[in-house]
Amino acid sequence: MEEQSIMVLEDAHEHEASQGDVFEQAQEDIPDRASWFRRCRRVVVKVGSAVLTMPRGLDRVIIHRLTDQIVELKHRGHEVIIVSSGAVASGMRKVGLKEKPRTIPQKQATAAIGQTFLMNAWEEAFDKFELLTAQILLTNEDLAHRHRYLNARNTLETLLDWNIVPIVNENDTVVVEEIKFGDNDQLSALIAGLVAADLVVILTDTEGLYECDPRARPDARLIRVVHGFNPKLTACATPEPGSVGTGGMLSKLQAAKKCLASGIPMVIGPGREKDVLVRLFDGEPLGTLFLPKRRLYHGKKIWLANLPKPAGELVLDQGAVKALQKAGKSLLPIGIREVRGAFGVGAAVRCVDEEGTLVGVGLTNYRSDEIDRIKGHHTEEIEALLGYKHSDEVIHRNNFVLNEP
Ligand SMILES: Nc1ncnc2c1ncn2[C@@H]1O[C@H](COP(=O)(O)OP(=O)(O)O)[C@@H](O)[C@H]1O
Ligand SMILES: N[C@@H](CCC(=O)OP(=O)(O)O)C(=O)O
Repeated sequence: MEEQSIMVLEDAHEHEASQGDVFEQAQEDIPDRASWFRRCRRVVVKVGSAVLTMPRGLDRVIIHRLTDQIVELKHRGHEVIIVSSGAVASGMRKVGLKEKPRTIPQKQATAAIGQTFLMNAWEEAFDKFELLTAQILLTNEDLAHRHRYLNARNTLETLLDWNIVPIVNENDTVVVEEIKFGDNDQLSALIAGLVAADLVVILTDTEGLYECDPRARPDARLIRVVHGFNPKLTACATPEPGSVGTGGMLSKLQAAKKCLASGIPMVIGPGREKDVLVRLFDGEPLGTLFLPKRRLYHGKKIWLANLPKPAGELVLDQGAVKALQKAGKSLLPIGIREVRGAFGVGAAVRCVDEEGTLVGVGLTNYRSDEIDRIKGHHTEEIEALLGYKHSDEVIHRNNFVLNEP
């Protein structure tokens, strides 16, 4: 496949996967890759089923090879959290299923069988270096609850402190559509936000992101560097995975969007390439590097930015939208037109404009029925209307994140 050295997707295609359109403008690569990667101290490495499985089941050789490299990175001072897929794929082979299970109970049972083999393989590989591993199984719902989110963070931080390698997977046993991450690409982005990682590396079975699906266009060119997320990028990728994966390249791009919105860089790289991780950290331009335009959020704001299901919605007038978007102000009752849903104090709500476009997400200082009473009023009127006043702001700017389109 032809390879294009350094590219940016400023103006991607209007029509789907039209080759060439995505290569609008060449951009400079980061000047000193080796020292740039050296500065990425905390790294989330996600390994897809496409990398970890072979026709006869789990590929223990690749797990050993990746472990050797992760240990090398640890010796160089990096902290590594692994997000490992492969439970369903390895369970499938164990029970003799030829195709991915279709029903949710079958998928859950298959994952439960495969997960023990998967962990056993990682454990055995790290044991060579007398390093312990720890299994972390999560659902989207776990990270949506602030307390559970903080518990997950405390566990991960403690494991890293103890020099134990956390190995994360989606908790397939209890996962149903509503509480699903979608796939482990999304989970990696959320884990990266959770632990304030410096980099996410997604290892898969292609070189990186091509300008269009290389299965359909074998002459597609590899994109080396992407500066900031451009929604048009998604037309490069299809959601169809390989025979064992989930979500395909599209889910990796959605993960890139999440990472970049939190200010975290991401690489999509070839998991089966010899010494891929070590070579990447040595500065070789492998895969596709996504660079954020700026460092955006920390702590609570990262959690808010990635929240899957806010509790309600506030419709804002134009003045309030402008105050939030342009001036970075807090949300006052005067700018609220409508309250949707029933929620309590401290709930996370979506703020939309009158056309329904998402402006951002924030934590409210008042209950929904209280906001309904004070909406459209001046802050001086709050006390008379409610009989008490918590604060002037319905949402304080410290508890609000703007939507990055
Ligand atoms: N633009 C693209 N560039 C690279 N790969 C693509 C693109 N569009 C679709 N793909 C496909 O995405 C697949 C990887 O996704 P998936 O099977 O979900 O892997 P994993 O198990 O690693 O998550 C590749 O095998 C590739 O054929
Ligand atoms: N939790 C599933 C992985 C789902 C998933 O996202 O797979 P992949 O697209 O291969 O990363 C498993 O362990 O099989």
